[in-house]
Amino acid sequence: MHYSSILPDVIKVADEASEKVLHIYQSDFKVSYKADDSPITAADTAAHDIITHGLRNISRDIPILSEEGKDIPWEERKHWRRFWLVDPIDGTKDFTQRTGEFTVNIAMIEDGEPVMGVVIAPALKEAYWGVVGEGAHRRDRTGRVHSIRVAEPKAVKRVVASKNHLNEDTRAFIDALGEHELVQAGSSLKFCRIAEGHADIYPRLGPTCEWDTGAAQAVLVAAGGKVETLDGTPLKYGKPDVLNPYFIAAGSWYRHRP
Ligand SMILES: Nc1ncnc2c1ncn2[C@@H]1O[C@H](COP(=O)(O)O)[C@@H](OP(=O)(O)O)[C@H]1O
Ligand SMILES: [Mg+2]
Repeated sequence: MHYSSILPDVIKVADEASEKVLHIYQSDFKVSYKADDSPITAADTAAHDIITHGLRNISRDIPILSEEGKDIPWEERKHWRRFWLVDPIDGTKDFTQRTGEFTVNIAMIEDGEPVMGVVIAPALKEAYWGVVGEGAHRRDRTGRVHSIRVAEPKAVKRVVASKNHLNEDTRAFIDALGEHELVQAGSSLKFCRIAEGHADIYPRLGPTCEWDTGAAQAVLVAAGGKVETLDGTPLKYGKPDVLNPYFIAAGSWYRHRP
């Protein structure tokens, strides 16, 4: 499949969802809590509906796995060679805390790897997209689009980490890097900061699900970076359990030393 040819349509779907999300963000929205205690708002479900409708128009027969969709058993998912992976809003906590650092995420997964991804931060008016093997782009708040690439390795590493999930393991990993600077970013924007060369490494020694990482991993890999688990292999998708193992996202300079 030539992903570059459908990318503009996928960006259009993500833009439509972002517009709706921003509208709700600027209103007096209510916050509810899911069974796992994570927050959810009308924006999550509205974005899910827009995205699933839009993606079905692009490709009627490619299945969709979305954080806000119904649970699809492994018995069914194991037959998927290709699927859309969607997080209608990543960083719902950032949304409810009104930090602006939340994103709309759409990825295409093929044979366990993210091959195309679109990440939009509606409140920041920033967008990122990438097709693996064909490069990555950023659209700034003025609408200008330019190509992005990871930075050359630096002596003092710029570490990007989650302010909501900066646990002990992550702190120990960061300390072991030696002299470093901390760059704060919420949601999947952490990968995008590396992809555009504004940060060098994102250690995630804590839980995430496949939909939190797929789109931004595609952007980062398309920009020359990598996302590896602690055994040094690329983070894979379409796993029986949608929970990801711990991972490190970085530029290509990174080599994991267990
Ligand atoms: N215990 C847990 N299990 C699974 N995923 C978790 C988790 N704790 C946090 N996450 C994921 O981490 C994401 C937020 O990460 P960050 O703090 O880096 O912004 C959340 O995304 P959502 O906001 O889409 O629910 C959530 O999916
Ligand atoms: Mg998420």
